[in-house]
Amino acid sequence: MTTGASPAGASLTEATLTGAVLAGGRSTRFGDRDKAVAPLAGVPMVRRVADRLVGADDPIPPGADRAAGGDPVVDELVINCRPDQRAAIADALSGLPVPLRWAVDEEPDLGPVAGIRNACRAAAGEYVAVVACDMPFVDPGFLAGLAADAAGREAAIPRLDDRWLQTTQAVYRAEPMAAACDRALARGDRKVLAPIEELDRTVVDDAEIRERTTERTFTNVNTDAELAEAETAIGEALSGSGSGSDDDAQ
Ligand SMILES: Nc1nc2c(ncn2[C@@H]2O[C@H](COP(=O)(O)OP(=O)(O)OP(=O)(O)O)[C@@H](O)[C@H]2O)c(=O)[nH]1
Repeated sequence: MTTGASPAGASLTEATLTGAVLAGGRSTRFGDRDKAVAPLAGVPMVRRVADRLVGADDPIPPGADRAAGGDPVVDELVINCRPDQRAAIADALSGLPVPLRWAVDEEPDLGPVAGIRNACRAAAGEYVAVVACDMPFVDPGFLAGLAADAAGREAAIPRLDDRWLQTTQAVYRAEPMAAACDRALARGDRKVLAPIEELDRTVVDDAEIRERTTERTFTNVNTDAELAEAETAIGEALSGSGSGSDDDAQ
């Protein structure tokens, strides 16, 4: 494992970065709906994630953890999902300003390791910025920083509270990560930490995360109650009735 600045001479341009949205889970805590396409304040969750990656305009006002609509941080998007999800997700993502590729799980329910592997295999970019479909407040500027950290290495992974590696909001070098996922799955190991252990990686620690963004970027929506909380936060941000702090939803 390595930490700190990118190795001398290494650089990562936007042209080499694929955005990958993971949506192949079963959303069991969400009831009988697929959270990927569940509307959050009127916008399907997967669309909110995609819009942030591609710099699309967003009616929600910008804040400390949110870049306004602007340059895409990725050149293309890969969507990982099961075959039965594809039509609804494609509908939710129509009209995106970057090319869309599909990484459809041939074998569903193998867990996020398989989803990340399939997304890495489908990616045109050398590096892949992986984001779960249920992280609607992902900060694109933070992802761009992770991509810079990953340059010349095989992964850049944030660790919030110095405990939790945020493996579903991280940047991986596509080829070695896919190969490491293959090996983990062949061993029957479905934990995302398993392939990561094999990579030359940098970990972005809690203090660094908080200098760059807020923990809002990692908020994920697993339940109806969490959806309601996210809707409330968005409503407050839109009406200007939030606290105005970095923790406002954007
Ligand atoms: N391809 C694929 N992705 C998965 C699988 N399980 C989870 N994921 C993805 O991994 C990310 C984190 O998973 P969870 O938050 O647990 O989502 P989930 O499994 O849909 O939700 P629960 O069933 O409520 O745990 C999400 O982006 C999921 O879509 C899987 O079996 N295959």
